[in-house]
Amino acid sequence: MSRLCVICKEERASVKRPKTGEKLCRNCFYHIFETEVHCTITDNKLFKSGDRVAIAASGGKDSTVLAHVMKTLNDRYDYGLDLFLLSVDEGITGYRDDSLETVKRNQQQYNLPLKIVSYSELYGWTMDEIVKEVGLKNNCTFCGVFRRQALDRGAVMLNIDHIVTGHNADDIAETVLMNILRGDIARLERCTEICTTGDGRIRRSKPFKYAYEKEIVMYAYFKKLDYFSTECVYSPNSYRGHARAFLKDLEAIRPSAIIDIIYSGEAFQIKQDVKLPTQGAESWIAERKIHGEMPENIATMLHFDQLQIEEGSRKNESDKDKKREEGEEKGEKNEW
Ligand SMILES: Nc1ncnc2c1ncn2[C@@H]1O[C@H](COP(=O)(O)OP(=O)(O)OP(=O)(O)O)[C@@H](O)[C@H]1O
Repeated sequence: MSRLCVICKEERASVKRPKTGEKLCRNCFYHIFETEVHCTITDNKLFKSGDRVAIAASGGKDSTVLAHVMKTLNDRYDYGLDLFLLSVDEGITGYRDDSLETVKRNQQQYNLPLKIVSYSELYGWTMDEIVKEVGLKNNCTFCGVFRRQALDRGAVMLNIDHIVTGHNADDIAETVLMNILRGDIARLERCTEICTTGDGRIRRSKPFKYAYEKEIVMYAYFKKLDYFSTECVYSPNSYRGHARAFLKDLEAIRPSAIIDIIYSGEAFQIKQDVKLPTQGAESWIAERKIHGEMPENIATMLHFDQLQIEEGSRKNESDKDKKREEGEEKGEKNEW
């Protein structure tokens, strides 16, 4: 006789939960997955009713599931959020052009407004052109800095309060491991934070901080979500690849290793007398210029961009302060 789901004890169990090994029916798996994300959101008070929230949508599995789950929870628990899809077109032929087609279909499927910002429109460059100019060395890091700023720029255009990304528990545990292996104390301290306020003061958070990648894939697969699953055509970050392989080995032996590494990362405290390297995009740009890895015009653009984001965001902040005061007068203070 087949085994029953350990939660409802009625349906036949058809899923073994990667995080806990529990045998569940599909509906209970969906429900527990969504409820854990809901608890992450409410325990950390990520949102307030009325927030304009942009889901950073790449068309990949994580952000597609994130869009689906954010919409589901917003409706189910009446968070009162205005949801948007925000995508960055890095200009990578054969990769991003295809994944953006998926995001456009998601826009229809989830009925959410979509904004696409592109490197070519914001910077006058595409990643294809940058790789031609500076090669494949460090191109992922370049792209990451550009993308972060592009998301901030798009968020300013939409008057967004909060950006959510699809970073999951595996991504965070990997980052903790990488920072330990590199002795990168400054990043180690920050990398487990669920919510940060970027240079432009727009909040940025990771509702999937405790969601396992395997469960995200399972959720997408069983729900038949429409997502794009090809790797970037430019070389992946190989050091992260080693940390990922190590983490997968640990997970195979003991699935709780992923959450345990995150907990360890959260518990680190940096001693007062530890010297931290200078942080932020500007020092990163300055370093690259010294080493001749970044053409002067790209560095200048990034710097200008930073200033514009701060300026745009300051304007948004003062508009929002006004709205917040009005809202508070009306008693609208729900926090999620
Ligand atoms: N081009 C993009 N436009 C908008 N958001 C992006 C883009 N690329 C990445 N992101 C955001 O950053 C998160 C982490 O990106 P990463 O490149 O590590 O991809 P990933 O782990 O494969 O995620 P996904 O499966 O969503 O692509 C994504 O989940 C998404 O929220």
